[in-house]
Amino acid sequence: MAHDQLEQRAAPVAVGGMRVQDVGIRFKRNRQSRRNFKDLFAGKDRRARPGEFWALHDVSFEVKPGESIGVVGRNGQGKSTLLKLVAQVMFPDTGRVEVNGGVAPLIEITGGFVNDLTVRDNVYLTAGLHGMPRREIDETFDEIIEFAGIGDFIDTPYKHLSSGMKVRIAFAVISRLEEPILLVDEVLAVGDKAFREKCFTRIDELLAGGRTLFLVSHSERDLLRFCTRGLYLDKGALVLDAPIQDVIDRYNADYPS
Ligand SMILES: Nc1ncnc2c1ncn2[C@@H]1O[C@H](COP(=O)(O)OP(=O)(O)OP(=O)(O)O)[C@@H](O)[C@H]1O
Repeated sequence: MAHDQLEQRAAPVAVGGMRVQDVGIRFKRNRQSRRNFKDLFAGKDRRARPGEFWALHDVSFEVKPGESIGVVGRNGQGKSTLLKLVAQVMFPDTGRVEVNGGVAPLIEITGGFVNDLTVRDNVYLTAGLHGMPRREIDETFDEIIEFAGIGDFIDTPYKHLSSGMKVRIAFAVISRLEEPILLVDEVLAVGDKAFREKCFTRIDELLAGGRTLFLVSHSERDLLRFCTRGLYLDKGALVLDAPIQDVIDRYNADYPS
């Protein structure tokens, strides 16, 4: 059957769900190697040009609303890139990513925060961009700051916060958003033990409320605590999509510590 016909037959993606189909993304190894004039007319082909490599290739999976998915793999295998595609801050070179519903992304330490703005302005900006009305931000502002435990730094430029404080305020805001999908990269590893526990309780609450979760982690304990399903990426390929315990077992068998 033709690809177009298959696409027409695919069921619509439910709110909080997604469909990732034959996705590939290609990066340059070396920023110096610019695309040449001929490349501009070459269109999207499936070959990596010299100096380029596929950070993800032929990745396909579907997610139902409310699933909690752990993304597993060694350093540099495409986990963060996959989350960026789901967050739609990056677009694939091949295939397509369909996400139904907003995404609250706690990916990379800045979490989309603007360095030169104060903590207060960042809270208003991020929450506002995700559709939270100003009145609601006013009402939740103190609670967000209290959760982050950074009351003395409200008017400090974000860039002057410590790494741990940046994660605290980013998590406090992102986890208050009403988006159906939550993405959590390894950033939480930066937080201290007490704060991590607070975050984990919040994630439990969000999951109980039916959120869809993607969690990138190297901690078996955290993966088993939150996730039912695992995606194992190796060399940019989705090697296994299975229950989380099976994915962890396979990863440990491939790369014993
Ligand atoms: N914007 C970019 N430009 C060029 N290469 C990139 C870019 N982003 C990521 N890469 C490369 O793509 C590959 C996959 O990176 P990614 O950050 O997705 O890996 P990861 O599995 O999340 O790794 P880690 O566990 O170390 O966080 C790596 O080789 C990385 O260097």
